[in-house]
Amino acid sequence: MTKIYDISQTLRNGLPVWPGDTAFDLRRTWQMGPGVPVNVSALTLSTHSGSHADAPFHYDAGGATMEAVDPGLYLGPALVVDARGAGRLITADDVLPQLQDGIVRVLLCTYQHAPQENWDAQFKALDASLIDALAGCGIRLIGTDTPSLDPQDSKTMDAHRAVARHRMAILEGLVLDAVPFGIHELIALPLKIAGADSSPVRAILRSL
Ligand SMILES: N[C@@H](CC(=O)c1ccccc1NC=O)C(=O)O
Ligand SMILES: [Zn+2]
Ligand SMILES: [Zn+2]
Repeated sequence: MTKIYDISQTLRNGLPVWPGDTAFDLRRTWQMGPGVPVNVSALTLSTHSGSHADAPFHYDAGGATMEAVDPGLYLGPALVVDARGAGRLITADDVLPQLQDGIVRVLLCTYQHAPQENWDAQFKALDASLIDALAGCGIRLIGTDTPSLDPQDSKTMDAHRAVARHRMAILEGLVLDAVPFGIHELIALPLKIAGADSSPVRAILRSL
């Protein structure tokens, strides 16, 4: 039996967002009732809400925006790695021993329980040399259960810049609590939004 793991945060009013960023707001614009046959809503949200894919344009002024990113990057076998024992900067030593041959997508689990009710400013980030090492091993997509690859106070975005150099793809804000470590099929397509620096995704892992 194939097992499906929903690794997405629930988008909802009150969702914790990056400090200072736009709050998530779903507002009913038509309410079903006499003479109104349907419910319809309007959404206001940051492109980096919940589980999302960063487009290169987020961290590279000349980078591609979301509609131009190859959707195939977000579909296919992915290795879920245990990074819970790492320090504030996850290094190659934490991850490389767990890599497996032929894998091009790696998802880092840094939390026992990813916080979904509150914002954790102390989340684990990735050392840029880890990105270089993963690229050297053929990795094309890096996912994490934290809000960013770089620390919240970073102004240099070293990990994102390393990703840009290697033309890799990024998923952030995943929920990997319930997923066994190992290889599963990833399905996490970003919306085809012209000009967007990022998009929310419905991220799923399916047992292989
Ligand atoms: N780099 C973060 C997001 C980020 O930096 C951010 C997201 C929303 C509003 C402001 C942000 N950064 C401001 O310096 C990310 O990778 O999603
Ligand atoms: Zn992001
Ligand atoms: Zn990012």
